[in-house]
Amino acid sequence: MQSRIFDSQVFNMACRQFDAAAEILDLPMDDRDRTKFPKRCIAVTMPVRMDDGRVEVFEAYRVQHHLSKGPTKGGTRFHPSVTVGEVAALAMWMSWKCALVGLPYGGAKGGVAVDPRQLSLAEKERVSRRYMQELVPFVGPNIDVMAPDMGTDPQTMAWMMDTYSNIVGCSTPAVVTGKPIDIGGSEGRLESTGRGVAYLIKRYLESHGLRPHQATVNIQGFGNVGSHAALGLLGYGCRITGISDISGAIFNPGGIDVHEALRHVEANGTLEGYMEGDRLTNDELLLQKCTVLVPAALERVITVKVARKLKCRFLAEAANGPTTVSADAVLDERGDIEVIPDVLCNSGGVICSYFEWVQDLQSLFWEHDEVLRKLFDILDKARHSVETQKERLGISRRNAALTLGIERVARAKALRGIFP
Ligand SMILES: NC(=O)C1=CN([C@@H]2O[C@H](COP(=O)(O)OP(=O)(O)OC[C@H]3O[C@@H](n4cnc5c(N)ncnc54)[C@H](O)[C@@H]3O)[C@@H](O)[C@H]2O)C=CC1
Ligand SMILES: O=C(O)CCC(=O)C(=O)O
Repeated sequence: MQSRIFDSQVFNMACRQFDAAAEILDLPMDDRDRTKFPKRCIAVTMPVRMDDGRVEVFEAYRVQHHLSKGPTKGGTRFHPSVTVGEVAALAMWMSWKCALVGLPYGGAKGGVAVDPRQLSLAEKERVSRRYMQELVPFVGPNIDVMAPDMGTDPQTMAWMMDTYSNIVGCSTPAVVTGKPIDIGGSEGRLESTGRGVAYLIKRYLESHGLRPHQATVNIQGFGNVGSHAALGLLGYGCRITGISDISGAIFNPGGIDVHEALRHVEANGTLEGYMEGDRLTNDELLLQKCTVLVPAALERVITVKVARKLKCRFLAEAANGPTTVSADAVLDERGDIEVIPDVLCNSGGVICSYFEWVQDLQSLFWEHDEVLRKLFDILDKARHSVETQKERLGISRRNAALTLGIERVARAKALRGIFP
């Protein structure tokens, strides 16, 4: 089957990854399209009253990739480049990620084509509430559970949860995760994606005979994931030599003062004007020598051209889909860079979201230490299964992670059969 709905570079990339994994698995032809293509796609246009009185209409989507292992789960992105194809690719990756780490979910993703930096707080609240209002018939604690992604945060989740709860008539915290702790959020969720990225990097450094304090790290994207990865790695003793955001990059081979940089971003919104080290472009930062390079912003930033020139020992994919399929082939051919693939590397966020959902459903809440201990346990198990699969089949780490996730989804579908 050829999709006419989702056709786009990023969706085609997710499909090519799937096709390669399906070949390795020798997945029966009858199971392939059924496992690959998203089950449902909701596209809406949302009128929103702006502060100046105008009504602006935004396009928004929610794609629910598969329904065979439980409710669907995944973040909601506010970004000007959001398209239905991008959202569908992100939903596919959520499916493989959840299956890889053993969560009882199908994948989903949502997005609004809007630049959140151009919205006032009140406008952002109206966009968030309107988005949830449009999606109420299609989501719920046992149907589809949203979470934050680029451009959204705990406050956005609070507005969405409140909107859903008001419409259905009872407080329903389990309809979204990544909420503030005061209204049913989980300890540890805010930092969980970045902490998980940092933890896996530490484990991979150690398994390659390196100690964290010997490692230098450059991070593209200094939002939720990038900044918490930086703090986690700093805590392990790594030296953060480069950080960047939409305004450009800061590079300091002596080590960046991450806390000071964070204070600057909290006060000013971006790294612009932060006076430390050298200013580089985002592209230049990717090519600086370091032990670990962490893309933590957009998809498809590691292109063939970049892959050929990378000077890192590890590529830790905190972002979803940062490496194109052709760039991946270059990295395979080079063989000198250890890739920690996105579906494993950034899985800490959805693992902690699962903990939040479980706690909300039971109204029984866990301590911070317990959350992190459980998170690291799951990451260790997933890492171990990926390494075993990689060795057993003699394939790349990405294909190892994808085949594990895809096989579990395909098996669930085969077991459930076709209704009617
Ligand atoms: N928030 C979460 O729990 C999870 C997020 N992710 C992925 O991590 C990545 C980052 O997400 P968040 O940190 O949540 O988003 P965020 O909105 O908190 O931060 C995004 C960062 O990327 C920067 N950025 C945006 N456009 C850029 C560009 N063109 N060049 C360089 N930097 C740019 C922004 O300035 C900001 O620093 C995304 O790929 C997301 O899908 C993955 C798993 C979970
Ligand atoms: O926490 C979640 O439910 C989803 C996080 C997410 O969007 C992702 O892993 O890409």
